[in-house]
Amino acid sequence: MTRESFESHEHDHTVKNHHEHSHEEKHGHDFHSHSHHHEHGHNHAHGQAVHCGCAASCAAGQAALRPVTGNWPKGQSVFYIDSMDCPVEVNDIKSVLSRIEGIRNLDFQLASRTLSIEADRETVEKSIAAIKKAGYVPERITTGDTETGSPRNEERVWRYWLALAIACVVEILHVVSGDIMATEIGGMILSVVAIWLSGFSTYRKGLAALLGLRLNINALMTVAVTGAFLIGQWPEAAMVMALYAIAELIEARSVDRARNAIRNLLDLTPPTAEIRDETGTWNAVPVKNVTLNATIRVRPGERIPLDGTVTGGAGTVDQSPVTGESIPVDKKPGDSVFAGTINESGTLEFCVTALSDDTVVARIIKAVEEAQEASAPTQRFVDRFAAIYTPLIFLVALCVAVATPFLFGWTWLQALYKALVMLVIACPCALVIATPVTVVSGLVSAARRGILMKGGVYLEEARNIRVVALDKTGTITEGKPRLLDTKIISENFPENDILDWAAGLADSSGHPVSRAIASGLNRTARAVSGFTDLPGRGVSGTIEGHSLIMGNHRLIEEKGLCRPDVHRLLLEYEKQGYTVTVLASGREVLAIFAVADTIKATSREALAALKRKGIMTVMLTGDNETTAKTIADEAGIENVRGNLLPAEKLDAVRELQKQYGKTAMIGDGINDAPALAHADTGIAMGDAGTDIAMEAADVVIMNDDLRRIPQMIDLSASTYSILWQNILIALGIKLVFFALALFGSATMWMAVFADTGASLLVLLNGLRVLRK
Ligand SMILES: Nc1ncnc2c1ncn2[C@@H]1O[C@H](COP(=O)(O)OP(=O)(O)OP(=O)(O)O)[C@@H](O)[C@H]1O
Ligand SMILES: [Zn+2]
Repeated sequence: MTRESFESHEHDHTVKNHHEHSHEEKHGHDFHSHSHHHEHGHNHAHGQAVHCGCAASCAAGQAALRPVTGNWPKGQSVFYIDSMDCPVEVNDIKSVLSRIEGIRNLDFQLASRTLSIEADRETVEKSIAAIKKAGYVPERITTGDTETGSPRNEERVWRYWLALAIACVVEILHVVSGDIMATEIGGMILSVVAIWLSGFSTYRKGLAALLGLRLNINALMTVAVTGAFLIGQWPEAAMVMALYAIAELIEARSVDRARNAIRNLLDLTPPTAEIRDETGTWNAVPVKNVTLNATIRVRPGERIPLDGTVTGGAGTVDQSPVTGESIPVDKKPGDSVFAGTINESGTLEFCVTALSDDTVVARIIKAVEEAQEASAPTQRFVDRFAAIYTPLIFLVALCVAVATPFLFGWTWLQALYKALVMLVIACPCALVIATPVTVVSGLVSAARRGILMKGGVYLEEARNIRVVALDKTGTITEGKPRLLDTKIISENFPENDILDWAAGLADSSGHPVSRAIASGLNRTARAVSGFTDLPGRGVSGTIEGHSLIMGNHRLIEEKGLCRPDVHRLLLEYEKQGYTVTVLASGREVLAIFAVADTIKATSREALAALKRKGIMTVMLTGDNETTAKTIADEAGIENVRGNLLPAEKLDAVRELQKQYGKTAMIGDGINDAPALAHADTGIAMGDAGTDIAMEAADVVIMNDDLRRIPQMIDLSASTYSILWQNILIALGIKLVFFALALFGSATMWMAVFADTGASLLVLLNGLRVLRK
């Protein structure tokens, strides 16, 4: 099958996935709107035609974080395919099925080794036959029963160890008894048993691959083991097969660790919740049965089972499992609590606002799972490399087998043996598995700290960020402005009226500045007619026949209402870092309201850390220049661009990209969304942020702490260096053994050790990122 057809398939798959998830978009924060609009967001490479062999490992690496229990829609036949454990095999099956007409939809879930086919019965039967012909054994399963992997794994374990034991016996027999006919034949038979026990599925898949003229690790191992056996090296053939199988198993486990690391987050939530029934008594109920708006009680030391809003009691909650912040947070009625966090002191009662599949933790997990689908650039490079590497070595091995007897006068047996050793070395395993595992570990490690990335690509690219552009309100500051000063300017109306009108207009708007004024004035608002939002400026409306505007300095300048005395007054406020809002009638300025926001305690530290990394920081804000400058100085930002309309924020990001290179944009508001979408890395605040901003962003920072940005860049750098360490380790080991095989005395099982050893080494190295 061609790449194109494969990729288009993949795309279908993603689009469909999206559809399945679309119901979530209605709920509050949507973390996993895949950024399809992004240039590099569309690589769903878990099916690229890599000839990788790493059984469960690469499969799990790339699809590791897919939900284990699939939510298959009705009308689908779901199959468990035990030996479908690698993207290459998915590709295989896809190409086989692409020749069958009438299949409406295909969906693969590698982690659970399941395939679902949407088609009529006859077509499904035909598909099963085709899959069987390709060397796989599909077993029909009922929906919801997709988690069948583990008991089979147990069975595999003892089979492989038995095979290894037999192989050892054969080896000993061979050494001890030498050329005695009876033990030779006995050894041969035992070898066959060992190979059958450990290599059955490798053989089945390998033969199918060879018949289809495909080269994968199964094919390589099949040829190598069979070849070794035929040239009389059966003890070695048995040993190699058993070692290979066991190494695969260990690899699969290592990969599972990365997968489970994210699943463990979900285990944080207790299985039952204590809810209050109509009579007021508390009962423990399975979390799954809890309904929205139920009241739950959590005692000190207990974990919070669901998301909710505190209705009674008070306490401190350790939110580190969800947001990564290490300092416990005080909770009082009205505050929100998250599933998976720990109530440290005081009994809390809260009203459930999200069910178990929809809590913030559940959505973090889904986000990481989805991030898996977009593979990182290094992954793509490795995949392409592996696709050349394997056939190349295969060719070299072939040349060695055929040409060296003539060139160097080796015996045929010698040449053949060396060629077979090379086949084992041709396995790109270590190379192919290391990358996804490292990236997953990085994503999980980030998620644990409250940094949600929508794809491995953002993790890899963060280290290249040269400029960080930040929005002011809600990003650098708390985003909770308060009305600090009110000045009546006009004497043509009673003060009471002016304040009521201001309250009326402010009350009708959702903008933080307006809200601060409304709550600061605290008056019964008068009815507004013809209310209009003036984006980037303010609002307008009519109250009691007076047509009024309320907004920033720019607005009254534009309307020609600014007077020298007002202008001076405004400047004074602006210099102090206040955001000033002016209420005006069609003819004159009526009053001035000064609102101020506090800088987040963590912002200065974060900005200083960015500066130390040599990263330029720029504030992009809709607020006026003078106010912005004052706040920027206080926070430690070098460059400021104020008075920006939303479209101008986007232009500013474009300019920065052109001038300085990779640019990250951090924001929370609707007006930041275009810039977030266009930045190389768009970062949204997850707590105060609007849904639109989170949707446009590539990364969501859960607790709005800017220190996560330098941390993310560090994590990116260390992930990247581990990625390349792994590539060099894997290639280095291969190179050494290749040379040894050709000119020295590397035996086949040394080659297997080298290969699987390299795989394990890079896996463990990749898992190190988890601990970062
Ligand atoms: N509804 C409104 N009520 C009062 N003032 C408003 C309103 N909308 C906009 N403004 C004024 O226009 C300015 C720019 O608004 P905009 O929403 O573009 O940016 P912002 O949210 O204040 O700042 P930032 O870009 O840092 O988030 C605000 O600082 C405020 O003074
Ligand atoms: Zn002015």
